[in-house]
Amino acid sequence: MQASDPEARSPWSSLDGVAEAELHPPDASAGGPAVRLAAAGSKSVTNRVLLLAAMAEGTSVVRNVLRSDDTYWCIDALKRLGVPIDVSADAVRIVGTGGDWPNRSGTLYAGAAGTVARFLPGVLAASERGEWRLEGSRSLSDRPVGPLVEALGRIGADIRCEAEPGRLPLAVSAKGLRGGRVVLSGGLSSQFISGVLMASPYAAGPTEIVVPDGIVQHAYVGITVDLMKRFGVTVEHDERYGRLAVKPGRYAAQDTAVEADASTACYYLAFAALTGRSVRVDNLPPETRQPDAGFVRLLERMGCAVDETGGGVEVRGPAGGRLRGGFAVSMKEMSDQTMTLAALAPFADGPIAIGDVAHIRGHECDRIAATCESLRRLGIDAEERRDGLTIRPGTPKPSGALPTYDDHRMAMSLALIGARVPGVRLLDPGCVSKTNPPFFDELRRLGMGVRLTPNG
Ligand SMILES: O=C(O)C1=C[C@@H](OP(=O)(O)O)[C@@H](O)[C@H](O)C1
Ligand SMILES: C=C(OP(=O)(O)O)C(=O)O
Repeated sequence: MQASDPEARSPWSSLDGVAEAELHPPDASAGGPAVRLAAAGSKSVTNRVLLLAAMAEGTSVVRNVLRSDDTYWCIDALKRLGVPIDVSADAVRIVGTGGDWPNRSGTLYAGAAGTVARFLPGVLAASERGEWRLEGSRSLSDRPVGPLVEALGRIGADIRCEAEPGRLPLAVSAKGLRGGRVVLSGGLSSQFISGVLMASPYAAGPTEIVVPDGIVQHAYVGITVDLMKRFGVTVEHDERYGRLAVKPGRYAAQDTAVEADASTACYYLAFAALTGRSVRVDNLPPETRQPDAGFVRLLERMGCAVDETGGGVEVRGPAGGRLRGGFAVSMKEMSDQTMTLAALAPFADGPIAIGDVAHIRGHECDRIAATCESLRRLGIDAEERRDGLTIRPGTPKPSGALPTYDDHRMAMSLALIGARVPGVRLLDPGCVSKTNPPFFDELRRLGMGVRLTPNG
């Protein structure tokens, strides 16, 4: 089981020194107007924009930047590279250095952020000179980077896995990229493709990426392509990103705002589903490309009413939180919500079989195994398969504090069970800070009881 890694908690984390959270359902009766919330900025958009702005020519101003561990470590890495960055209450101002980093050597730290580990190596290798070491947290050092390192090598990068093949830490010896054709599997992580893409305009010649096998969560590649375009670089591609082509170019500084994080919004909308209440996330643009926005379709299928008018998303759960089950679903395209669905599933009226998510065994923890283990600890029947799990209806019975596997989404999903069952206890609740430090405050705003126990 993944032990937590205190070093990866940043100054933007919350719940420092909190050992345990105990959760209780809201006591006021359901009904009444929707509770309205705003989700913080998207992790995926924040870290892409920060890196593109740092590589750009000119000064970018970025508003609604997410303040969480993952984005803190991205900013920290850029500062260690000597990029002038000013973080103020309402914006982050970045003076782009055109892909040449003022500090030509040093150690960079990615925390537990997959986005930093998979996007930074290409960005570093694309510069003309420099020697850096890229390290990550304990959990990040267990996650794969091999296909990315190999693909970047094909277009001229000199990157070495220092300890174990295919794992952090990496040693990057920058001497520019030449471009060329690379064949890269999309079966393990979409982030490898995004990582090659973001660096490729800075190669000497055109770069072509061929993905022969389909991409898990292909929408994240779409987010990368869109943001590169916003920063002035066009990517040619087919509809499912089986082939992508980038010509040499330069990013141009932008004044831009980060959209709300759809993955974060899902926890609050799932709370509505479980409690028969109504929750409105005011700032989630219905036209977003973030795949987790599609989770509301699943909530609809389970009996929720969904309203996407007025620039936000509102979900009302069915009376008494009686959700519909009895279906099988592929979560390949929005696999970060696998655990959220698993938290709803015991309260459905039939089994729910989740498939096509073998790749989430390589996320912050082995999320298939961890979810089955956690549900079973609560007395719920969860059957584990290689690429998914099946959950049967039941009443969760908390009988001890649950591990959270140093995984923000395990913690946030398990906490939701506390919206229906009193006394769900979570160890190391602070792991939510990877993407969502105010999570437990928001649960309180939704009416849940949250009791925090300090260490010792
Ligand atoms: O590119 C991104 O911002 C992300 C891609 C996805 O990862 P994988 O493609 O590795 O599954 C997703 O799970 C992660 O939370 C964010
Ligand atoms: C898989 C996730 O994160 P990362 O960006 O570290 O890959 C996640 O947020 O669920």
